Amino acid sequence: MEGVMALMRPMPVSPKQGVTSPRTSVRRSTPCISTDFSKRNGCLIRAQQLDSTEASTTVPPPVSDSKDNALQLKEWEVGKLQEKVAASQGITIRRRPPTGPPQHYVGPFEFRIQSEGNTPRNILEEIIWHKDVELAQWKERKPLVSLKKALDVAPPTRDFIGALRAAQQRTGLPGLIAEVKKASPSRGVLREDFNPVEIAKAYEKGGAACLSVLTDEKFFQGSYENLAAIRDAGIKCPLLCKEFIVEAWQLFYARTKGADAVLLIASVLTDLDIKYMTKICKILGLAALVEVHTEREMDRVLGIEGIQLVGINNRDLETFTVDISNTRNLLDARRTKIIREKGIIVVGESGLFTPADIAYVQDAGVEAVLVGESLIKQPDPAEGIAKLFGKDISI
Ligand SMILES: O=P(O)(O)OC[C@@H](O)[C@@H](O)c1c[nH]c2ccccc12
Repeated sequence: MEGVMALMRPMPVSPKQGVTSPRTSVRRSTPCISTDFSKRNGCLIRAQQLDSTEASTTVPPPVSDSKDNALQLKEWEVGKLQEKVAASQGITIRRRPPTGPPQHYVGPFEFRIQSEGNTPRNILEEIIWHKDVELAQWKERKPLVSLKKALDVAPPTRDFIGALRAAQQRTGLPGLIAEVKKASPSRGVLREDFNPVEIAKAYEKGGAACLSVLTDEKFFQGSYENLAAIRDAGIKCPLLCKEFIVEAWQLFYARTKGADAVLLIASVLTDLDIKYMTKICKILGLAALVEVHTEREMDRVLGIEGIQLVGINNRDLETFTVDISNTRNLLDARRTKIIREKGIIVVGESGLFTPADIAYVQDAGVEAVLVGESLIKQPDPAEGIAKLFGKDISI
């Protein structure tokens, strides 16, 4: 029998500190076939023999009379139901590894579960799985109650959508969301001498309506410090927190760091997630940019009440291929009619490098554009904006 030894505990200690959520324990115990409990540091630890053939996503956690296991079983069932709902909406990205995170930390030990199901299928899934682990740590450090207190002293929100509309009316060109982006998994480091505040100032000077600030550290070398520093530097452009949002906690956190808008990615979030999160955004005064890449995602999002801002990503986040004709394909006559009726602003995202690219997506119907690479690579990002639009849009 092929198998690996695994050490787990129902209430695990996270990589850096403290106790993680019971949900984490569900997935850690899912693949068990035999258990051997022992007590250590006040926590239950189980040595488990994992048979890779048993590590299927359809195997529930072992049933026992203990309260812990009953709760785990319930949570496992809820997780399965959520997966079914997501699948019925065409969402293939799994929120977390089916049999637990790839790295398990138990006291001084660290081991890797050898199960095929624990290998992410693509880069977006890898990012999402990592975000899940990251979030468990952040939430321990800053529980929601403490964020709510921080909201009282957060700087007020500015009108993100209003700024895009005003810029478009002023220039007759799509309003620009210029992205403060040091690196990406597909392109590597885009700019070595990366000073986020200086770049943000240059973007504002060059006529950007709004700014997008990457906050993901591991894959984009961004940070919330960058977001807060740009906000604190007195930049007037409203700020989009460019993050992989999977939990409402992140909306509150973004707001405490000075965000005026957040990104919600439809290939990761179910309709219910999007509805729930846009409601919270409204309460917090945040604009929500809901990002789609496929026709199906576009139709899902157009069917949700209250969406004001839809981004069409020309980059497939699963393969990283970029094709700006995606914007045109998704904006057919039927969808354009719905968009007009609902007063939605469409943002063309990614892969825009020349005035011809801007004209192409404007012609397809976008009223705003989100641009990173082509601006960040310019020695002077303000001049980069003029080059991208074929004219000075700062006046
Ligand atoms: O650098 P580009 O090709 O101009 O792309 C900018 C922006 O659209 C891209 O960074 C982006 C769009 N959606 C995302 C979601 C997550 C991270 C990044 C993104």
